[in-house]
Amino acid sequence: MTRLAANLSMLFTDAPFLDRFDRAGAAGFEAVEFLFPYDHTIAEVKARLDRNGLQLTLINAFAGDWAGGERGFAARPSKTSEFDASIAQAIDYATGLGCPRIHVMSGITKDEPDMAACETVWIDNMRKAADLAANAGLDISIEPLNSRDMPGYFISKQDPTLELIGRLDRRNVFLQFDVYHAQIMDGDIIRRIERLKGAYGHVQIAGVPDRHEPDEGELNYAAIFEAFDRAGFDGFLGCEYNPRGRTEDGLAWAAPYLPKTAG
Ligand SMILES: O=C(O)[C@@H](O)C(=O)CO
Ligand SMILES: [Mg+2]
Repeated sequence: MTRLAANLSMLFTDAPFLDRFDRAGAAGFEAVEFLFPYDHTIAEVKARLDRNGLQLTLINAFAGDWAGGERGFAARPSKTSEFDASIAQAIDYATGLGCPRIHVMSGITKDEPDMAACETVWIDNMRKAADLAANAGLDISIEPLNSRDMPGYFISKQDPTLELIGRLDRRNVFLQFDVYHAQIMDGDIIRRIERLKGAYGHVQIAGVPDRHEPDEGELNYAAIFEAFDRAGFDGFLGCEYNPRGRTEDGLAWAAPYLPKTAG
């Protein structure tokens, strides 16, 4: 069954962050995800989840100076103390907010002098994060990002990312299958959904190539939703797109999948 989560870092962004929870609840969502809740206390965020009856499916660990171009620390040898602090903080938030998984970003490595050192530190850092998360009953999510939007990011394709995840040898680490990034870098989406069954723990969606609502662009999302169903994926699909206009005005495609609005 297709279930949707609103990504509050991209949807309802005409409202302040905390008010986006109310907008998502009113629009019929039963779940949300977002990148960085850290400007707000756990209690503030929890109150908004609770008053709207929303589940939280995903947060990101702090990824550094976003406006300055930072995109995480895991593969950056000079940033291990920032990495450790970001994981401790993310585990506190995920635990306090009832969120089952944390997306840990790898970082921009194009200017790093030694790629072998990046890979080694990525493995060490991710194992450490996975073990801390496992002690808290949480999963770690790892997402390849397309190199058009995110040039120089450490991981951009699905299969090499899965190979790295395999080397971690940790049972609580999963691929974050963002269909938008995967279509740009890898393609063959339906077969990939079938083949990677069990390897992805979280899914995100958007139209391709413009990252607007899934009702436009080169992908047939009705068929993709069926493929995730057939593959037995029972998690939420994170709606991580830039709305063409006001978020609510572009939600007609989602209405059949939103239990609070579906007839
Ligand atoms: O796809 C994305 O952009 C996000 O899921 C993310 O976490 C980092 O940008
Ligand atoms: Mg994504």
